[in-house]
Amino acid sequence: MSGAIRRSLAASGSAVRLVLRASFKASPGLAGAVIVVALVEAALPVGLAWTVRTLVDGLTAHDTGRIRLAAIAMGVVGLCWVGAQWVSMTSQTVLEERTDHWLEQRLSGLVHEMPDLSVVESPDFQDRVFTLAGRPRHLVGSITTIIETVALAVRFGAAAVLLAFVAPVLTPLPLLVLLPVLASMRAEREISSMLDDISAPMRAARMLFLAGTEPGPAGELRQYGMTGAVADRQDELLRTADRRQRLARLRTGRIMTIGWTLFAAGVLLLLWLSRDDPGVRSGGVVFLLAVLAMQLVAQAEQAATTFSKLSRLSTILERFTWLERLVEQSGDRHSGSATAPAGLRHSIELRGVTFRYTPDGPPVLDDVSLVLPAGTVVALAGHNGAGKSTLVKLLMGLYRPTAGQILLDGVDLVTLDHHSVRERLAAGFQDFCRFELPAGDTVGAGDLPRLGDREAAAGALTRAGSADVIGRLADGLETPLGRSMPGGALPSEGQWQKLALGRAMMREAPLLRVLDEPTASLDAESEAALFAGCLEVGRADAAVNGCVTLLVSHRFSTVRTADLIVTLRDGKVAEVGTHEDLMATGGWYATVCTMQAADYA
Ligand SMILES: Nc1ncnc2c1ncn2[C@@H]1O[C@H](COP(=O)(O)OP(=O)(O)OP(=O)(O)O)[C@@H](O)[C@H]1O
Repeated sequence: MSGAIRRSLAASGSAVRLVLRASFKASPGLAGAVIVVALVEAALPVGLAWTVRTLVDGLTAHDTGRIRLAAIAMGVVGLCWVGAQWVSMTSQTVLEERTDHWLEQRLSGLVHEMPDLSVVESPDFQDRVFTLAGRPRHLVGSITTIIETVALAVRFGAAAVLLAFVAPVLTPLPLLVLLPVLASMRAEREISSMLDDISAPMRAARMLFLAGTEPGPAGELRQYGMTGAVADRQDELLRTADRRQRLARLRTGRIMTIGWTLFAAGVLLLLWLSRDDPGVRSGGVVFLLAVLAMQLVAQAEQAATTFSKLSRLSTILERFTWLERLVEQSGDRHSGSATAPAGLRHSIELRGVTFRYTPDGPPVLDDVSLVLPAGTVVALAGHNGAGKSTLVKLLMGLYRPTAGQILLDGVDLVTLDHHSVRERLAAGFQDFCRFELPAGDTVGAGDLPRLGDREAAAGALTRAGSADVIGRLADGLETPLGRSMPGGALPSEGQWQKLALGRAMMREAPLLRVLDEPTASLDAESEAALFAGCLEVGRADAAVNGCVTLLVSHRFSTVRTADLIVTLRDGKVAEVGTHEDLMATGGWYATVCTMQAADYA
């Protein structure tokens, strides 16, 4: 057996295990019942062949006893057949639906459980999840496929035993079915490698389609007259995918033709070899062979289809297993068992932290050592691409350092349970999320146990200097937001940002509150209110538990009010000190600060 076929069979084996696990998790009773009924159903064709033989032999020998026995057996087989079909049809459909649901939920659960954001952001991960998304639908019928496979094996085994008794020379006949089956498995491997091949162009085409339909990019594409070019590129990508698909289908067609030709040749050869076998002379045996031969051809076709479905299933499930393993490994790497402390006494420290997005990529942060003292407001500045947002995400535990450590009061972040750490952090991200929910929930999501607490949401917006946003919504905090909500209001960019800032203020006295470029979409008045609010909250929280407030900003009128200013340059710490310290050294900070002050003057 070739290595490829062996791998195919091994993959099918793990697919069977995973589907059985999914089916039994989804509905143990139904899964058990479906399997038992399917096995009974599988044995029935052989029972039928035997009753036909008994009937014909009874008729030839004028043996009333045998004819009566055959008639009763035929009635029993028929009844069992109808009963088994009815039970399997109704219960299989319900089981398939439940299994499908279980797998869909598992898939989204796995993607959301992945703690390492740098993995989720990687194109390889996105390509693989893209080929998986929506595929659980393809798994509908997966349990049926497996049952059919087992049933076929039972049928072929029983047919071989029967033939061994009545016409030994024909015993290998059922084995010939392996030829189209192996061909179909080979063909399926072609299809699955083609699916891998087309996932990148298909994902790119999908992104171009979305770019043309989503409000922001759609406007820009029209403005620059790029819609034609985008449509052409999308067309080119789809054609590439289509070409690869057609070539793969041609190859699979060729493989299947070879499999079926060999099968037909094998059947003819065996029949020719059995022409003088005394075992095939009785009328009953000729009928039995005719029934078996008809069943064999039908079942060979079914077996080829079933095994090709099984191979397809194994490709999809192999990705599930890959994702499960990745999440498990990433979870292990990310999470210790100790609970995060409620407060900080000394500092949050980065010690020799280096970070690369990909193992062979350049370091985005290079040997960064930095102490953020407990109870301070720290400002982080630097030119575009210096690594500020990356550093923020490392501090939030969303990425893991490639080298070095992040310490909370001297305790390495990796030794702490990441769920407990996240519960003690608050953040307003640069690429904030527009949660399309009632406005109160959009803010309340910043502290899930208080999601529906409107008083807390209103307080958080006030602390963020953003209370005015609610006055502009028809139903205040109850106003549904976004296109996906019926009658949803459409907040402006700045209003969305204010809601996100309110979210960042929901948790009281976290260990670290990060505000990454929180004013990009705000007007000057709102910006001033926000910073005043942030400083007040930062200092109040600092007094409670030593919370560190980290503010990333390009606006130095605000940065200057921080207790400590850090500037980054090309992934390294360039300057650290108070506004006065940095102005005195006359470095990059002093230059930009003076320039901005002159612009405002
Ligand atoms: N998910 C990612 N995968 C690969 N590279 C990334 C990713 N995110 C950021 N980078 C790269 O890391 C570098 C630092 O990016 P980062 O967003 O941290 O900079 P920044 O200082 O926050 O910039 P800005 O002021 O423009 O927001 C950039 O060169 C960027 O291209």
